Amino acid sequence: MKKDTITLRAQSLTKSFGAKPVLSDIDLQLNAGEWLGILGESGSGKSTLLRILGRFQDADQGQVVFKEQELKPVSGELIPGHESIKLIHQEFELFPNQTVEENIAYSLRFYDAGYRKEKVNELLSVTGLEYVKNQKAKLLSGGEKQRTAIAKALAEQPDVLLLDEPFAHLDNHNRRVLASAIETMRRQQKMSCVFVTHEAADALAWSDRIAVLREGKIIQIGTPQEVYNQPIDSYVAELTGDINWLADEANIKQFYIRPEKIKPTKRPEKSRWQGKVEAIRFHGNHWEIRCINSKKEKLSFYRNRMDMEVGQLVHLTYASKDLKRI
Ligand SMILES: Nc1ncnc2c1ncn2[C@@H]1O[C@H](COP(=O)(O)OP(=O)(O)OP(=O)(O)O)[C@@H](O)[C@H]1O
Repeated sequence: MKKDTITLRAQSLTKSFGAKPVLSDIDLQLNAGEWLGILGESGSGKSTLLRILGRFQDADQGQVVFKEQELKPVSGELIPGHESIKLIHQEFELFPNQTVEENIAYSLRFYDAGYRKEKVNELLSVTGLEYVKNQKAKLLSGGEKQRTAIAKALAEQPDVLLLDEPFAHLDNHNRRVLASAIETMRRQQKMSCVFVTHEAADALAWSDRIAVLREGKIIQIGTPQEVYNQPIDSYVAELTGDINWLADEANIKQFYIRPEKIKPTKRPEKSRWQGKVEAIRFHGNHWEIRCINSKKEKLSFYRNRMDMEVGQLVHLTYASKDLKRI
């Protein structure tokens, strides 16, 4: 990879709060136009990492390099942050007594009035906020605040957008509105983004690459397909989707397999696992069939049509390559 395509780089970042280590030896690079998802459980250090990248907090050790320039420590500075790196906090930081429109327009205050109006209208439209454009920020719902904060940040056309749980307050409809707004901006502005989430589905859908953070350490980085299909361990496998645990005959070796890799067969001689259907759950676009065998081992698989019933005997099969050993 060419060196000049790297926008933001973190080298050996380490951070503790008191005696508690929160980030250990973090190395990351963000390429121009890339979307990097940081996936981790609550308390794994995601927000702390984002605050260090956004120059709101200093690491104890290590550097953050933006376009080949090392960022200076933020401590002692009057105004934290960086003009080309925009962090959207979970608290949003809007002007509470200004309207949505005024909040967005503030980011464009150095542009002429015509361009400002045009851009504000475009952002109100793509983020679906026209209906509340005259409402004061303090009166907005959590989801509206979140979308206003993102519109405000997008107006500044940062090189790097840092998003802390971007979809956290949103229902499905607004999640789609915001997703398509960001997608449009992403195409137009070739902006890079680091976003943190504990939702595997968001990380898988939105990232060019995912970094998995566990207890302050990055344990795997790869494309969504790599992280999902070749997780480095069972922790990453469980964090990124559903898995079933299986044991060998002697109950010594443990294996896991994704539910979508398991299929029922009508030919018992092909069966690798048999049991009874214990429960059926509807998930909208598929049914989850939960089974149990005589050893009380449980296994789930998916069906895209409802053709099973509770209590039914099922023969299941799967390819050996899909069985992962820990
Ligand atoms: N200023 C602080 N002082 C002391 N401890 C802190 C501070 N900020 C964060 N921590 C601790 O550091 C750890 C990591 O916090 P952080 O907010 O980075 O995690 P997170 O992965 O973003 O969690 P969540 O998904 O719940 O927001 C937590 O245990 C938290 O309590």
